[in-house]
Amino acid sequence: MFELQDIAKRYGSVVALDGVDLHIDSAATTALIGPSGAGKSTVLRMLIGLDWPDRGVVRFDGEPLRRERLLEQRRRIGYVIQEGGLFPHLTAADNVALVARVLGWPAAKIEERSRELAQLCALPDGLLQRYPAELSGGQRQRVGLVRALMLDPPVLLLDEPLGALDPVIRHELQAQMRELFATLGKTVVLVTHDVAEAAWLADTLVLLRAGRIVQQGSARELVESPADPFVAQFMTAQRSLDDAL
Ligand SMILES: Nc1ncnc2c1ncn2[C@@H]1O[C@H](COP(=O)(O)OP(=O)(O)OP(=O)(O)O)[C@@H](O)[C@H]1O
Repeated sequence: MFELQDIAKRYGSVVALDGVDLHIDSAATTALIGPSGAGKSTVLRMLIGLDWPDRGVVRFDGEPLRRERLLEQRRRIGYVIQEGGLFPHLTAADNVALVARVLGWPAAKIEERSRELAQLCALPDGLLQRYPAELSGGQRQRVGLVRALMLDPPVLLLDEPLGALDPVIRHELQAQMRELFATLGKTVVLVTHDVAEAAWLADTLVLLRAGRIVQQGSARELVESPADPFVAQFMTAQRSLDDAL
């Protein structure tokens, strides 16, 4: 679905990406993991043309991303940032409906699709009438997901979709998301800091460090055959409750 070829990106003197080659399969979930500042969000932003590489090519569905075709290409991609990235002055329902209205969908169709997706994302009835400030972080996150799914894009890009949520909600949403991804058969690319979450949600993990891909493979491959000591350390760096007991 996406092909990144020799991508390099600098911000001033900071090298964000340094020769990234990446192939992202369709109808599968890929998680970008790595330390802070490794370039994960930069990769995600490049997939949707929110950032452009200094060098290299990003291909989406076989076609290079092009500024002049970006709007059309973006309609096929749902993008969710942390906490949903909702407009605070619009109700959740209006946030969800925004793009469909711009595209001239009839109100009845918008309402029906919103209801169907809210159900799919386990958002209780009535919540869509609230403003983002009246929702919990987990609910905002799900509204963001509903909004991203509205046009039924084949691709979903999720930047830290479950960051900053309490562990119970996070656990619940991880389960819901995994089921959702499996049901919908979409190409999903997500960024997370949580290795266990990446392993739970994704078929393929891509581990970045200092703007380069260190290893790509299943969680099992990264744990059992780490490409170097950094991979081994990163994959096992998180404490489990067992360590403390
Ligand atoms: N707009 C920007 N201006 C300047 N530097 C930037 C900008 N965006 C990213 N960077 C820098 O590029 C590098 C990669 O950033 P990026 O956000 O992709 O990392 P990340 O792996 O997603 O980090 P985190 O896990 O902390 O979110 C970092 O050093 C960051 O400070």
